[in-house]
Amino acid sequence: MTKSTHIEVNDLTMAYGSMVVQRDLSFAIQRGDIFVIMGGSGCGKSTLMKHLIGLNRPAKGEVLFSGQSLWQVSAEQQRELLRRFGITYQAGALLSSLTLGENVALPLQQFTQLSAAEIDDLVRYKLALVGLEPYQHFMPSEISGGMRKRASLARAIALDPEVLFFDEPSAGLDPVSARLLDDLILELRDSLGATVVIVTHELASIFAIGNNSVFLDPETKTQIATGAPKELLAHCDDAKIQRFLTRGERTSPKETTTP
Ligand SMILES: Nc1ncnc2c1ncn2[C@@H]1O[C@H](COP(=O)(O)OP(=O)(O)OP(=O)(O)O)[C@@H](O)[C@H]1O
Repeated sequence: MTKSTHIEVNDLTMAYGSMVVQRDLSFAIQRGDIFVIMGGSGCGKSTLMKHLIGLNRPAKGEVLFSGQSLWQVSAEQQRELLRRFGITYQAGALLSSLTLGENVALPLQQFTQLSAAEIDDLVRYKLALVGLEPYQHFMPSEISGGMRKRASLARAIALDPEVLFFDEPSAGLDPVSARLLDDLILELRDSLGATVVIVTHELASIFAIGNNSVFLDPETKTQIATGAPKELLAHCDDAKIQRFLTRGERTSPKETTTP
């Protein structure tokens, strides 16, 4: 697949009132990327995610999707752009009074004109993609935390999104379930042809699936690197990046010997 820019962040400043969270952010996310938003606690990762999904308005600068700003289009065009996003939040956020199947059906009922039978087929298909077809009629309280995360993923992909956003997808999962979730994210990226944006602290996930990233620094309040996490580990000589990517073991890239 040839790469083309899907999401572009230009000179973005993010603030709550007069409190600036991050400034001068500029980076590009390519179609098909698994893009990781990295940085220590409180640096503004979730805030950046909120700017990318159009929940927060930039204090300065812009976020462009396929060249369009969510804030410079009509309400109708904005709805159309937002429909192309699939979002899963930390807690999964399934509606507890509905079965898994009903949860996945919701966006299809809200945003499409499909018949009940067509929706039922799609619900079963989406649940099958995340390995949960047998659980269509279970309530969220009747399945495990990992299964709930997969179910919310099935709901996020109900409308075949172009971009999938995840805030801490593996929080609270054991390492094996976290690894399975990483595999699932890769599979879905490939089957949907989607771009994926993830906020995560999990180094294993960052290196296993991330091919592009931005690192936000809470002290200088701006990005200090962008690029493939493995490349940053191998070549970036910023001490904060090395500490973050090695859990504090290194402050400079390791000398590598060429075979
Ligand atoms: N709605 C809000 N109103 C005011 N300040 C906020 C709001 N949300 C976050 N903040 C502040 O903005 C800063 C960045 O918060 P944010 O949640 O984006 O960081 P984070 O990197 O995602 O943190 P963590 O890794 O701990 O989840 C923090 O100082 C936080 O207190």
